[in-house]
Amino acid sequence: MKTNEETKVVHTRADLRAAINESQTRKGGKVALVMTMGALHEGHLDLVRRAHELADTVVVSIFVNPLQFAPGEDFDAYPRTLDADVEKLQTVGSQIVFAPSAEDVFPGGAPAITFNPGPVGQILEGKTRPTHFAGVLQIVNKVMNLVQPDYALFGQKDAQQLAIIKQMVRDLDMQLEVVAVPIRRETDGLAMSSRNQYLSETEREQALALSRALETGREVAARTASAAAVVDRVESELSQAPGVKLDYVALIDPLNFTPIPEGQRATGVLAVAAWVGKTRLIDNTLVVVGK
Ligand SMILES: Nc1ncnc2c1ncn2[C@@H]1O[C@H](COP(=O)(O)OP(=O)(O)OP(=O)(O)O)[C@@H](O)[C@H]1O
Ligand SMILES: CC(C)(CO)[C@@H](O)C(=O)[O-]
Ligand code: BAL
Repeated sequence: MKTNEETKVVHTRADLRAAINESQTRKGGKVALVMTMGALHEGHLDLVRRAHELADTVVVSIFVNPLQFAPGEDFDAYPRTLDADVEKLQTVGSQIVFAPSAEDVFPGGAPAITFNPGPVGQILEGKTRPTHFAGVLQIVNKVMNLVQPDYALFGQKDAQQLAIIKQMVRDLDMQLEVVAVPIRRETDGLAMSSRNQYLSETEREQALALSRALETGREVAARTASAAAVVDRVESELSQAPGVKLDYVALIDPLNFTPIPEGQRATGVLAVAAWVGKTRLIDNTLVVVGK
């Protein structure tokens, strides 16, 4: 176990439990969990700041989970920057950082008991990444069981992940509260993401098409009661954006990800995914369709 001033970095399940017990004995109170894959940015730090508002002990996990990457995706290339991450975390408070190896989390390799993310897991992100959400639920369950938090915080940027995790917590009566944290953006509107690091200067400029198209979608939504018209307009804008290869545009109910009703006033998540060069980015915003 390595103590780095205030933030304690642990690498094994046993050291994690010891650190949580020690913190609980000293401070009592609630425990909050923020799960990440590292390469931390201000979006992640917002989750950690919110966790400190809710709880006395904050655990941040940093683990690039192999089970949520399909062959050919960017598991090997994904940035691993533990020392820099710990430095950033120290600026927002004192937390327990759990940075395990794959062997420690999944001794013996991929587990035999697996998760089915249900119908929401099959569409949008789940259509393009068919094994993704099962892998996410596997690690989310594992780390929730290890930490036993009162709160687990997730970003609204991964809106579909958030909806599926909320459903799992409801369906399995897991004894914790899932807390959603708003999307943190760069000043020009690009949603912060660890994968933004992959973008060249030109691609970084081209990537702005996503947040701009969402803004167009919000404007169109204020003028029409047709969800289809909003989606068409955003699709058309992104299909013409230089350097952008569109995956999907969807306007769905934030809780169950079913399409919002056509021709009525309704609030939905307008979600997009696209490749900019080789980098796959996602973004979304809440929109109110109809006046
Ligand atoms: N810009 C953001 N604003 C708010 N929360 C975010 C943001 N980016 C990531 N998060 C949240 O942080 C948590 C960890 O996400 P992750 O480590 O995958 O970061 P990421 O930046 O989304 O990386 P990736 O490029 O892999 O999508 C998730 O709950 C995610 O929704
Ligand atoms: C929740 C998570 C940390 C599980 O690996 C990951 O899917 C992410 O970073 O959003
Ligand atoms: N934030 C989602 C993690 C992933 O794309 O694998």
